[in-house]
Amino acid sequence: MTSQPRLAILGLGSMTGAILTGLLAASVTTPDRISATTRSAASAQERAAKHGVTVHSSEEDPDANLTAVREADVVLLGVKPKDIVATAREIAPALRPETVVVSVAAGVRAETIAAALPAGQPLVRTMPNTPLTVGSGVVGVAPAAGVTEEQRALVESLFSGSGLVVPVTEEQLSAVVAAAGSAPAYVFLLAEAIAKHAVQLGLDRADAEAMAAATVKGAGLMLQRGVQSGDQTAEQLRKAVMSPNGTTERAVAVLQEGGFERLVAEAMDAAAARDREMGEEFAG
Ligand SMILES: NC(=O)C1=CN([C@@H]2O[C@H](COP(=O)(O)OP(=O)(O)OC[C@H]3O[C@@H](n4cnc5c(N)ncnc54)[C@H](O)[C@@H]3O)[C@@H](O)[C@H]2O)C=CC1
Ligand SMILES: O=C(O)[C@@H]1CCC=N1
Repeated sequence: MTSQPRLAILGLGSMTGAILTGLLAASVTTPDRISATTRSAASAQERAAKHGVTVHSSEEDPDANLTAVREADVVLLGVKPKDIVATAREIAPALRPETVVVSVAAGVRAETIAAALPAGQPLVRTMPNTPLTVGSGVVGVAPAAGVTEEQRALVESLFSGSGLVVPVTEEQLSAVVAAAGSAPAYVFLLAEAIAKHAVQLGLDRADAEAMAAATVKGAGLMLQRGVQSGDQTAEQLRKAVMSPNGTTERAVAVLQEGGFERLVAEAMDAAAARDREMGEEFAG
């Protein structure tokens, strides 16, 4: 494709809002080439003001989703997993054969979505995460059968200016949910816990929250730099903080003896298992 893509975003919410912010910041396309929808009129108004794009509500205009997809090169399905099939079925009559449908939904399998679309409609499953909004996201991209190289590249180009794009198989998407899609929440939980306890240890709440945020950001930047350059792994960076018989050694020992690694693994297993479970739950 030579010009910037025309994009329909059905269900402009937390995840697709993050994608949209990231792709507009990266100048992948322009606001006038985007048509988006939400369920309620209030959320349509709020999202239009936030992103500077046209947003229609499916409650106010029952044809909003159909209208949004007619001219689109790419349709992002951003509704909840339980609503994906109904939305795919709803838009099917208005899709052009070359329009690429992209799902960001956890769990719902390509074959389930494809069954609701016209036969042969190009379909790509993805698993993004919300840090795309600040240009530091991750997205796993798994094209379904029949997607051309050009269509795959078009979908990847929506994300490549705002994060790490990892081509994966559909089977690997459950691991991507565990390691990336859900993972910002683990980091936010850690920041919450650090800030809460810093208050118990005597800091002001505002200072504690700012300190937790700055530490997560700083550690993240160091880790990314280390991994990208191949110079330092997470383990090496951690060990560089741990002076022998110092404070960090004591803290990390508490985390390790308390089963930190096992807990993270169990949390990731739970996320991946729920992803697979949703695949069954929403299968036709
Ligand atoms: N929130 C996250 O961090 C991530 C979410 N996802 C996936 O993204 C999808 C959306 O999740 P969130 O953004 O968290 O939910 P959300 O609730 O923020 O967004 C869903 C949007 O869909 C709209 N919607 C519902 N029914 C509609 C209809 N019939 N027509 C038009 N719009 C409709 C709602 O108004 C809302 O704006 C899910 O499938 C989820 O699995 C994937 C990766 C990460
Ligand atoms: O919690 C969820 O189901 C979605 C998918 C990954 C992040 N949020």
